[in-house]
Amino acid sequence: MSNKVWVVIPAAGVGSRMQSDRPKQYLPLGGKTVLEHTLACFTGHPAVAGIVVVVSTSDPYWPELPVAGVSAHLAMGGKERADSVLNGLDYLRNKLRVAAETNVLVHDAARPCLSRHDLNKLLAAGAEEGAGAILAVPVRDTMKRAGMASPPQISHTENRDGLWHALTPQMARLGVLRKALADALQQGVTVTDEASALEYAGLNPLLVEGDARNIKITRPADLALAEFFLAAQS
Ligand SMILES: Nc1ccn([C@@H]2O[C@H](COP(=O)(O)OP(=O)(O)OP(=O)(O)O)[C@@H](O)[C@H]2O)c(=O)n1
Ligand SMILES: C[C@](O)(CO)[C@H](O)COP(=O)(O)O
Repeated sequence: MSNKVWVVIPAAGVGSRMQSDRPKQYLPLGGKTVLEHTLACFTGHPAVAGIVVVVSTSDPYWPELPVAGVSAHLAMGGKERADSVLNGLDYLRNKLRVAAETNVLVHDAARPCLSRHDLNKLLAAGAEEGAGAILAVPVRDTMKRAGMASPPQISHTENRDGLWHALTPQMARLGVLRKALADALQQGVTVTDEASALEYAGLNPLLVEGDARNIKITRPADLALAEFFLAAQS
């Protein structure tokens, strides 16, 4: 069986926090779209068997991209990110007949600044890890818990020892992740990343320290930051 991994790129969000005229994955960045930069993180990598991009059923932008139909398979998104990811995993298993033991990486379309170094670091650490593995960054700021008042006021300071920011890619065996995600969603568990579902299944994925510049483009100011980080990579 091939040791190559499959990549699922959830790209079906509307990007409401970006307050832009189109979903943030299709905003211009360094001469192409955010999504094209994200795909380029994986295209041509020797350890990558293939890519599934998960887009909204009403996405008019994907067919206009030069990479459409060239670099990736297409699956349809769902209401929440977790639903889109599960649709991508189902596509791998049911349409492409990818073996359940195959490792998959799930990476946000909105994270175009993933470095080849961090991708290789995650692949190496997670290859044989049955519980999965994620890129993450230790928290550096003091963390405050807000009270219920408005405007918000500090309730107390959270102990930041052992606190990490979860990034993506997040890596796990296709069969393990697909079942964990399906079970968690069926039970109404809040799943904001793949590791949440794996934890619900009783697993403790590896934390692989990554680069804080692997930001998720979420708010308007993030685009210029991503442009700066990408320029520094080239
Ligand atoms: N139903 C959804 C929601 C999100 N995503 C994807 O999941 C990634 C991370 O989600 P987020 O940053 O929250 O994107 P949006 O949901 O688009 O942003 P917002 O919450 O501001 O609307 C993005 O690449 C987004 O396209 C998805 O595939 N399907
Ligand atoms: C998956 C993720 O990027 C890890 O930090 C994050 O949970 C996505 O959250 P969002 O609210 O869907 O952007």
